[in-house]
Amino acid sequence: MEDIRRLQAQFTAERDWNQFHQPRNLLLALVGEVGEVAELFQWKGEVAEGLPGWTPSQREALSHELSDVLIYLLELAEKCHVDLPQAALAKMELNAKKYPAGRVQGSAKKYTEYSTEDGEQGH
Ligand SMILES: Nc1ccn([C@H]2C[C@H](O)[C@@H](COP(=O)(O)OP(=O)(O)OP(=O)(O)O)O2)c(=O)n1
Repeated sequence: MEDIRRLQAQFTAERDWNQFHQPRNLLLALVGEVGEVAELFQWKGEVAEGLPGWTPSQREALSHELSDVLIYLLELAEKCHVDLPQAALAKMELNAKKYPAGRVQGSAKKYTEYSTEDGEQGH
């Protein structure tokens, strides 16, 4: 992630594109790329892990669009002064506390749906 962040900062600076890469523009670019990912899944119905039946060119297109999402996400975080690699690790620790494996085993309910009888710690 550090390499991607550094290389994208270099790419942007070399083109004098920081003038366009303000947080809101980056957010819009990110959402646009998420839309391009969605377009690849559009009308296909449920898709199993590993994308069986997808052609090599569809797989390549997906890898490109997912990369665009990641690149814009990292740059957006940087321009918002969020250290995303560090923040994501900290957030994963919070997630693990919010969803203790023993308590939520096999259930996809949101934490707000667990009742006090389930041992909710209050929200
Ligand atoms: N002003 C820009 C334009 C592009 N990029 C970089 C980041 C993305 O990784 C990629 C996005 O390029 P495009 O806008 O050309 O989008 P696509 O590559 O998805 O092309 P297309 O929309 O034709 O699928 O290029 C950027 O940083 N800043």
